Amino acid sequence: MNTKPILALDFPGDTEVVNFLKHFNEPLFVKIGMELYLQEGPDIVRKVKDLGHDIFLDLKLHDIPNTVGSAMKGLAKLGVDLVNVHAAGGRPMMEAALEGLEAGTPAGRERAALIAVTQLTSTTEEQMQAEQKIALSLQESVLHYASLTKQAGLNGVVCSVHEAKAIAEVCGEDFLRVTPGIRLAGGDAHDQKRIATPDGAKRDGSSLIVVGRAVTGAQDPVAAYKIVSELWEA
Ligand SMILES: O=C(O)c1cc(=O)[nH]c(=O)n1[C@@H]1O[C@H](COP(=O)(O)O)[C@@H](O)[C@H]1O
Repeated sequence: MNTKPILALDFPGDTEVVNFLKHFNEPLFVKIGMELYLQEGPDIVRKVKDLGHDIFLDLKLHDIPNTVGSAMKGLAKLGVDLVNVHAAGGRPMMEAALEGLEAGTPAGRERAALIAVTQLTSTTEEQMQAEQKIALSLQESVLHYASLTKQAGLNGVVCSVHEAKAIAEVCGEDFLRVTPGIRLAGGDAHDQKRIATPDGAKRDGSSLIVVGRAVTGAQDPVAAYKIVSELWEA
């Protein structure tokens, strides 16, 4: 799989996306999340794909197994490279997602990698324990969800850099650790709680990093992307 930093296209519509992408003259690995997808629908996926970029479609599906399986079957036809669900939806839901994705992938095309969100990078241990009533440490909860995800046959998880190494030890190096919450040193954390730098992510066992506002909110996004890439690939 492409290992470039995954650039989160968290924009309100396709005009902003096209304006943003035209500054980059190389194929990128980009993420289309719910903000953009819920406005533009599947057309935005086709449009970005036609520009030659790899796509992580981040819709974080979380519903009953039948609904998620059927939704994945439809999404498989879009030809994206990476998709996700919430591990909290449970093992039967994750298995249904995988079955749907396999059933919907057109013959001769590689199926998208499927990963599950463990604990969002905007969640702290205190919040998890108080609101979700999970009586574990955050690291234990993430590791539990990672193991469940592996048992369901998925390709990996979304987690923070802080848990990536432990997941690799438990689930194996080939099990993907996709880590958002990436910031350049001294950058604003915004709503993220478990953050790390691109070089920290590399050192601490991420397989792929997801970067949004550190690049999209920069004065010079192309220069910021270059810095992130160099730190990640060093
Ligand atoms: O699944 C995700 O991509 C995701 C999971 C998670 O735990 N935390 C998280 O921030 N994300 C996404 O990663 C991106 C991070 O954006 P920035 O905080 O702007 O870098 C956003 O598009 C989030 O939706």
